[in-house]
Amino acid sequence: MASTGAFPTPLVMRLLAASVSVSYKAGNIIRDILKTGELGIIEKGRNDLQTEADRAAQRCIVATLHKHFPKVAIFGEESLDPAIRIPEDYIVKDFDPEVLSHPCPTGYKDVTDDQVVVWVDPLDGTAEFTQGLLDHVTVLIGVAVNGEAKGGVIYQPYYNYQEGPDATLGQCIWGLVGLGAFGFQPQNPPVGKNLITTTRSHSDWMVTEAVNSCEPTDIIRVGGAGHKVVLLLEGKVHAYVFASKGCKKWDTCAPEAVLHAIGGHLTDLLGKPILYYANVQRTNSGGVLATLHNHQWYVDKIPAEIKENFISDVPSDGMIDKKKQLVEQIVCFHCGGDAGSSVDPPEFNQVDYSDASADVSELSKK
Ligand SMILES: Nc1ncnc2c1ncn2[C@@H]1O[C@H](COP(=O)(O)O)[C@@H](O)[C@H]1OP(=O)(O)O
Ligand SMILES: [Mg+2]
Ligand SMILES: [Mg+2]
Ligand SMILES: [Mg+2]
Repeated sequence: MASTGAFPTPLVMRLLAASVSVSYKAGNIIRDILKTGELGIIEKGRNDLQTEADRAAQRCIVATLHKHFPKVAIFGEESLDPAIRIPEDYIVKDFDPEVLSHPCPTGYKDVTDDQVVVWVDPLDGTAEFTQGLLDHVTVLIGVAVNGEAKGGVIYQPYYNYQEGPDATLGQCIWGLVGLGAFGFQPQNPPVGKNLITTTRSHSDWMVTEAVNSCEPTDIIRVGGAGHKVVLLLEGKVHAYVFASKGCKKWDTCAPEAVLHAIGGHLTDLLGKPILYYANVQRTNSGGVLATLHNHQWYVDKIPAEIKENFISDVPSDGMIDKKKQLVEQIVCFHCGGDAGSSVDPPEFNQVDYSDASADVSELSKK
């Protein structure tokens, strides 16, 4: 693995490099499962599906990152059966050399395991995946540092699929606040229009009302939080407005980091930051608002009657509960179970790594 001369490569850069590499593998797993035609759909709740592709991709990503970074807290969307063995080839040993070729921004050089939380959405846009709207699907791996979304990987497994059966599929976008974003062509949205994207599968009157209050010239209803932020990155829309509590931390962490890395913003509908500490509530109870430019204009356009239905992660006095910052306070399977508390959040997914015997112990050393 590359390192900066006599100094070891900082944790954040290694995490991003491993995340980029494993996102390619997760994309392969998703494509392979779709080809079998056996999606193994489970209904988790109302309008909330899980497929074998979601499950397998999460196993691959979480097992790989845990193997390399055993002391980092990792949260995946799916609750998985711990009895299911993880195939050895799901553990990706590579660290993307392109990521490692970049210098680590000064602010991350001393970041330690306990300051980092990784949020994994193994397959964002599941509803659309089951309906064959494949370009709406992304794999999202977000790296939060001290509760803020800082690094992100957005992998599009079906990028290029319109080009026919011989096309090479997939695009990996990644970014780090303070360094930039890579793997795509940044574009500004068209002048003289106000294109707004929102959900196509989780809509209600408030979602629609919030979009309408932002004076759209066109409304683009597509699936996936990752996909909608990609539309922002590529200049295809001006804003992503979602007046709903349906998105969770794993939906927004990676997209927020990548968008922020090129100067955009992703906040709740009140314009307040979304927090990503280990113990924060999983739901984005403040809704989602993302833009590349003019963020406050959109915040101001959302009517007070809509805003009052949403609750920011940041309390009105601005004081963040310090306990939320402490990764050590959770029982942490990924920390070897030595974290010393009684609460195991339900979303903290335990997986069996016992078959994942690839020797990557050298790589996890600092
Ligand atoms: N009501 C909801 N229930 C479950 N997941 C939701 C809900 N609303 C949004 N999401 C998640 O946020 C993503 C973006 O929302 P939308 O596609 O509706 O714009 C969805 O793809 C889904 O992620 P996932 O597909 O990973 O379960
Ligand atoms: Mg889901
Ligand atoms: Mg999602
Ligand atoms: Mg998902």
